[in-house]
Amino acid sequence: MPFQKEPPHTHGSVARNALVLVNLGTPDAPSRRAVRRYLKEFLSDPRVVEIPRRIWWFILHLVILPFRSGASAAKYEMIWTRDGSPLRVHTEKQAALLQAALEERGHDSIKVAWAMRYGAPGLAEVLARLKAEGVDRIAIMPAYPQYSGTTTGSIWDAVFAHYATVRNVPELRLVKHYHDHDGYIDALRDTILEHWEANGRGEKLVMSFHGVPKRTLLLGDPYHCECHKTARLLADRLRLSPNDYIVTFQSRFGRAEWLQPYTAPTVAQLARDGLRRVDVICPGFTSDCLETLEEINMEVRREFEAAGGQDYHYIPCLNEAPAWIAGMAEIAEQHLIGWPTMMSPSQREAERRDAAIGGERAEQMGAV
Ligand SMILES: C=CC1=C(C)c2cc3[nH]c(cc4nc(cc5[nH]c(cc1n2)c(C)c5CCC(=O)O)C(CCC(=O)O)=C4C)c(C)c3C=C
Ligand SMILES: [Fe+2]
Ligand SMILES: [Fe+2]
Repeated sequence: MPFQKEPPHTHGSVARNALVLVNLGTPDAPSRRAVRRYLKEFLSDPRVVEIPRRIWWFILHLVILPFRSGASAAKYEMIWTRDGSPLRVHTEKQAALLQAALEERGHDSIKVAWAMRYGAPGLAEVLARLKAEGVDRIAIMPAYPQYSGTTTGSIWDAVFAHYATVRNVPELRLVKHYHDHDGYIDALRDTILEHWEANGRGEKLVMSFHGVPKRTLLLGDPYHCECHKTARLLADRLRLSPNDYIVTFQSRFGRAEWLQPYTAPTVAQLARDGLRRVDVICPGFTSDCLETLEEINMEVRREFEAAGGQDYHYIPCLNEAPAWIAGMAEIAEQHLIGWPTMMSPSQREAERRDAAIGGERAEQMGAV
């Protein structure tokens, strides 16, 4: 198999470690065409839809893409910002803030990049760019706190597929999950407490996670368990009793059964049971996106109100909350242990000398 051309052996850059924050991806524009392109890539991933490929190809191309692209584009239009898709805007900001937080903690030779599993900037493009910059140790940190084969597993597939085309593969570390990490749970707790301080507190806290087909749980996907562990730890940290909160699953896709209870009917039932106010948070999403801003903050709100509910509070995702940036830095630090991410001035000087000598030597030997 032909491998990609290796970049010149420069030894040049000081930042030879990188951490790549990877999120799901989002369309380039809230247009039918861009959404179709994005959904096609996303829903063609066999990790995401586990239906025999030939059968799925017909359903995807003859039913889903023609009918869903326009409807989804209209939803994206409602949440689109001047800077683009919220998911992309938050991911980019988080990466910049994480870079600053790591530098503040003394990690001056770690470069923080960001990439998307589907759409742009793609993982392959970002990993190739880092290689060209001389990075030879890479930690991959998904934006998903809970592991699922459908999300984190798929990121690993893309990373391995990319490096299958590379001759000189960098050292790799994979952050599998952080559903129970204090930095994450405490950031969620702070967000909720701040919301309650400013707005008072609802009768029930709904913790809504993105769903997956129930079949994946039966086949061994730990996602359901990890969502419940996050919820239990968060409830403990907030001193909630079991009656004060409920875990639900949203964004069901297709006709098969997904993880239950489903968010929308559960919230509507709470209203019918006489609850006047609910607070809803989506702890599995670290950035606000279509699934939180449109589905939870608009659609589910409408259902709650239609069922007689009075007061619906959506609590935003962690986004750029300082406690979350600090939490991410802690998670990153724990995965970077053993890598030389801090340099003394003399090490920095030695690195520069080595780079200069190495560059000359590579030129003499005609290295590409
Ligand atoms: C088809 C099956 C799907 C599975 C399984 C799935 C798992 C899953 N997804 C997220 C996070 C996000 N999903 C988002 C959007 C989205 N998800 C699906 C389908 C599945 N997700 C679709 C078809 C869409 C597109 C939107 C639509 O047309 O309705 C998003 C938002 C993206 C954005 O641009 O804002 C996120 C984030 C997780 C965490 C997960 C499993 C654990
Ligand atoms: Fe999804
Ligand atoms: Fe949705």
